[in-house]
Amino acid sequence: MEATVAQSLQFSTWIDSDKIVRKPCGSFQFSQRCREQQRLQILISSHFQPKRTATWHRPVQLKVSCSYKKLPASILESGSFPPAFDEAMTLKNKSEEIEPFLNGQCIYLVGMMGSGKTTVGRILAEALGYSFFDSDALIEQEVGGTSVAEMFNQYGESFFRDNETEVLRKLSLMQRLVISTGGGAVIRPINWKYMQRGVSVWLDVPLEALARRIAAIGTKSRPLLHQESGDAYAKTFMRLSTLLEERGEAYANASARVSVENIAAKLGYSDVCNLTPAVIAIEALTQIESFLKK
Ligand SMILES: Nc1ncnc2c1ncn2[C@@H]1O[C@H](COP(=O)(O)OP(=O)(O)O)[C@@H](O)[C@H]1O
Ligand SMILES: O=C(O)C1=C[C@@H](OP(=O)(O)O)[C@@H](O)[C@H](O)C1
Repeated sequence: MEATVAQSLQFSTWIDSDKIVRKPCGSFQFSQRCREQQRLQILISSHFQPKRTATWHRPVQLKVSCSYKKLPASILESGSFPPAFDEAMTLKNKSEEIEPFLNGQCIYLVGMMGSGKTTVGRILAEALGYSFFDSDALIEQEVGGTSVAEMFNQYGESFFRDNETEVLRKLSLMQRLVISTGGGAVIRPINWKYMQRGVSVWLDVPLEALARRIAAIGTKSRPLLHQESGDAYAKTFMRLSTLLEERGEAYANASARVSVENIAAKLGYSDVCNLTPAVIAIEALTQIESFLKK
């Protein structure tokens, strides 16, 4: 789902393509990537033809201004932050290190609802010079602008799942994308066949944190969690626990796992809520690197 919180870094805001103010592609030596992204947008538009509306969103170029010298890329591995830890610079260095090994493969973020797939995914995409897509948003486009919640209500979950599989199939034919998948994408084995054409990353977030986040933003856009009344946190927590049980080990099929509990422990935080999305993105890159270098 779409992130609503302002990210701590000056990274992408996805704005309506009609309103976009294009930045010069030369910044950050991304002109080559810019051209690739333009080609990609064209390719993607030809794959995803919405039946009613076409409102593709474009990324704004990553702008990192930093006067620091190159920081060690494995800060999280060492478990300590330098005093003036610059997340943006670390992300930049780490992504530059990893990008050639990715060889254009897409990155699929999987995880429960609210695990930060969209928030972290956008940061990863900007850092790698990839395009970002939210599979739920693509499904909505495929179904002529019907929202996920309306789809569940009007046509049922299996209709939504069929469209989800079709969107993942189309995405699997592409390159240089970071994709935030829906939390339930992991339950169909066929979806793994598509996601395994790229690198999948499981954002593993404890249920308490998920329930807190979702209770704070509301459940309207997440039909599997929606309830009209009652204590939002308690109900969301219960529902999420049931879903997680049903999904069993499905998330563990991912190529790499990012445990926010592990990151918090390494950094000496007692609460995973102290972790910024950028720190989680850095850990995702570290885990992707381990997977690629296996
Ligand atoms: N690291 C984080 N710390 C605190 N809140 C976060 C973090 N990552 C995401 N959020 C918030 O949690 C909510 C769900 O995030 P989102 O990225 O939409 O998750 P998903 O795409 O996995 O459903 C949003 O309100 C988002 O701002
Ligand atoms: O977990 C799930 O089954 C779902 C998660 C949602 O996506 P997010 O994980 O982005 O909220 C969305 O695909 C749909 O409501 C079903």
